[in-house]
Amino acid sequence: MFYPKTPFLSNSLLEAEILKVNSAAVSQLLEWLCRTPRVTTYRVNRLRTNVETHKAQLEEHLARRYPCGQQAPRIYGLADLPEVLCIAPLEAELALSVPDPTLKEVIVDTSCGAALLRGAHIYAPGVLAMESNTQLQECVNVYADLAGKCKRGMTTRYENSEKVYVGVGKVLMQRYQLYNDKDEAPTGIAVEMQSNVSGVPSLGDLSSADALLQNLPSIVCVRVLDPQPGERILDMCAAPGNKTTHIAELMGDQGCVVALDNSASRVRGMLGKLGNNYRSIQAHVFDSTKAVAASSDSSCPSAPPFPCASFDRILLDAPCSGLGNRPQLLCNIKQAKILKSYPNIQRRLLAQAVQLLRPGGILVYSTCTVTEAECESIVAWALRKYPELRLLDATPRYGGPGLPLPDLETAQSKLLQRFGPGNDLDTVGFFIAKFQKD
Ligand SMILES: C[S@@+](CC[C@H](N)C(=O)[O-])C[C@H]1O[C@@H](n2cnc3c(N)ncnc32)[C@H](O)[C@@H]1O
Repeated sequence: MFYPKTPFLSNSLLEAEILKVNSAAVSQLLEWLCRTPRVTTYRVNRLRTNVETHKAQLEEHLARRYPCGQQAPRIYGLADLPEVLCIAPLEAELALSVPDPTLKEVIVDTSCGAALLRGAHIYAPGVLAMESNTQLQECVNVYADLAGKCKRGMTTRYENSEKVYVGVGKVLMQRYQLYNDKDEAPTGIAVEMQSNVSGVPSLGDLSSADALLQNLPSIVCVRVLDPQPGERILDMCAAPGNKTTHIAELMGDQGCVVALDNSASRVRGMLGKLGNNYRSIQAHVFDSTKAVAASSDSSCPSAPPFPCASFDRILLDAPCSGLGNRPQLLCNIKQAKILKSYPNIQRRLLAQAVQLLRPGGILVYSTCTVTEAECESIVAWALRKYPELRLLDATPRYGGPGLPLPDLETAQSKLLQRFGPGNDLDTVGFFIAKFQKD
């Protein structure tokens, strides 16, 4: 079975940009990025429910999904992260990694294919092609179109040696429902996945107000920030708000969490999800590169821009190349200049964060990427430029240390937390640095 070994279709120019100093590690990293992290994690909102109750509800759901002696996946917690529930992968389903040649085929694009490998179902807009005469409830082989050559709505089988087999699904919508209505885009689940080759249980997204499907490093990141009740905290790049709500939950919803994002549509989406559930969160559409007020008026306004030293803790979960998202069957960044553009905005945001932090305050810088330039190099730059910053140990520790760089002492890179290949936990790629302002 064909499976990619790099998300860049061997675009060596881009591959060379990822790890310039630690270039010997790049091929292992690329192959790891293509593979699926096999554990599913939910963060329970302990303002609304307790973890044991939610675990019991999840177990009931799994017992319905895997009836009649089928082994339901195990649900377990993690030490130091009491809000987390993990769902283990299904070893038995790996046996299904060879497609049944008697089944018809459905084709999806590579980002949909990646979501399916992590347990999603296929929504109607995601079905690129379905062979004609496919019936409701029929089981189909699902493939991701790596070459990008499948024509939308094609009726015959899509023959291409680089299509990636993803798993088996059950058809819930037929071709006429998917492709015939030119005026209204179809909605809803079109193919319900039964199993996939990664072994991640195909459960769809079971997020609710009580628990959120969230990658483990994102949860660890807010634990590293360590928000306390009553504090004033800034989340500089907040939408869709997954870390913002975690901050508010750890503060017992007491204090103030200012959530900024420069995308109006993403802030609208975040406000919709927040509803009236969190008193402590105030969200604003705002460009955080301009978050420091020009005047030195010391009063603390409720809306940005803010005076210097206004916040006890700041999370800068920076816009980044997103290369840590796994599995990546095909990266959508095609040009080195795009990859190289991120450190500039990251440095500008960090410069604002340093000013907005009170002396003694805590700043966490994080990215969901794996490039040296957006991770360790930003830390080295910040330590050079702002002598008032010192690195603290980014604990609790679930990832490995940062990568070595010539301008970062070994003791400093050990304080960083990088989620990459070789860690005990198989997660998405992520990076966390924790600073204190002296
Ligand atoms: C990595 S995402 C944040 C994810 C979010 N922290 C979470 O966990 O749900 C980065 C966000 O930065 C926002 N962003 C990009 N440039 C920005 C800027 N200059 N000011 C504020 N937000 C910005 C993007 O709109 C995007 O929502």
